[in-house]
Amino acid sequence: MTKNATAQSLNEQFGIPETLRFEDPGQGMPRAVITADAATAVIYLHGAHIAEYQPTGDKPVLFMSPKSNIHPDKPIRGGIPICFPWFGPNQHDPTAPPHGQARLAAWQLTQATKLPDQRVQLTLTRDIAPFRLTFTITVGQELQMQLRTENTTNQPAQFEQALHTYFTISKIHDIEITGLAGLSYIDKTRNAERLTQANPPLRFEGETDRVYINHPGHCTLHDPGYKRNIVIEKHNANSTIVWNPWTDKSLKLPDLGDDDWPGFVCIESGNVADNAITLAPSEAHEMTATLRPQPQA
Ligand SMILES: O=P(O)(O)OC[C@H]1O[C@@H](O)[C@H](O)[C@@H](O)[C@@H]1O
Repeated sequence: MTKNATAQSLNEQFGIPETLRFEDPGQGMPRAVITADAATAVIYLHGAHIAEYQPTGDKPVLFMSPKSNIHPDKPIRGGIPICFPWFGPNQHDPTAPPHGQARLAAWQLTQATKLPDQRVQLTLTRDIAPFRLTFTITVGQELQMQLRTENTTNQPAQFEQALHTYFTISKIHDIEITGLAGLSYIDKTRNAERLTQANPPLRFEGETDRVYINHPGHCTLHDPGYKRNIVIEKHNANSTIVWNPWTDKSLKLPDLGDDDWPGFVCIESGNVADNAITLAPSEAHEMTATLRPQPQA
């Protein structure tokens, strides 16, 4: 598959009747439209970006900004951008794109399968020197993601990574997140001050931009308005990032509506800051994250 795959060539090579088709909403940015028994999903090859995921009979899980750019040179605002090989601004080059090149790159689809249990699985790859990335997405009652990173050189190489998941929520003031109590975090709204979260659960009263480090465990988003919990289970991911821009920051983001911020929260699984990964020559690392929506009891 070439980098310039079209919706037509993708349909010819990977289409699965009534289950997987490809379309191009414009700008030469083909996307996969998945209709599995248990869920639907939309995935752009640009950035290997999951834009939509909705279990059958449930509300959408992901927020997508109606003002998002859909352009080969721009990141998509919403869904699940992949941050790689750095997180946030580049430490050495302020002109480098924030959150790295992976979300700006054209990925290649290498495999699309309907599994015996009816889930649908796509695999996308992309080289971002010195790394080879392989992203495997499995769409069913849960959304499973695995990001494999291989060091293709004969030198050690370091990276950061995050699956920057935008969850759609009923209202930011009403949700809470459990699973983060007692953890250290870097507060990016306070000059990267290091603090400890004392009181479980996390609730939101203003701009929130926290990098929880040394958190190999899971966390849960509780949304009473949507009567839904979403368990975020991860492996080989020692950081959790929580972000909501609130009012003033939203005004500075042209690809986000001024009034969209109460309707989403980002809970990101990754390895950033103290948890950056160094790979030996030819070594590989696999991070997985699973989003598991559940009705509230
Ligand atoms: O606007 P971007 O580059 O998509 O980043 C959005 C946010 O992403 C979060 O992950 C960061 O912690 C925030 O600092 C950042 O503002």
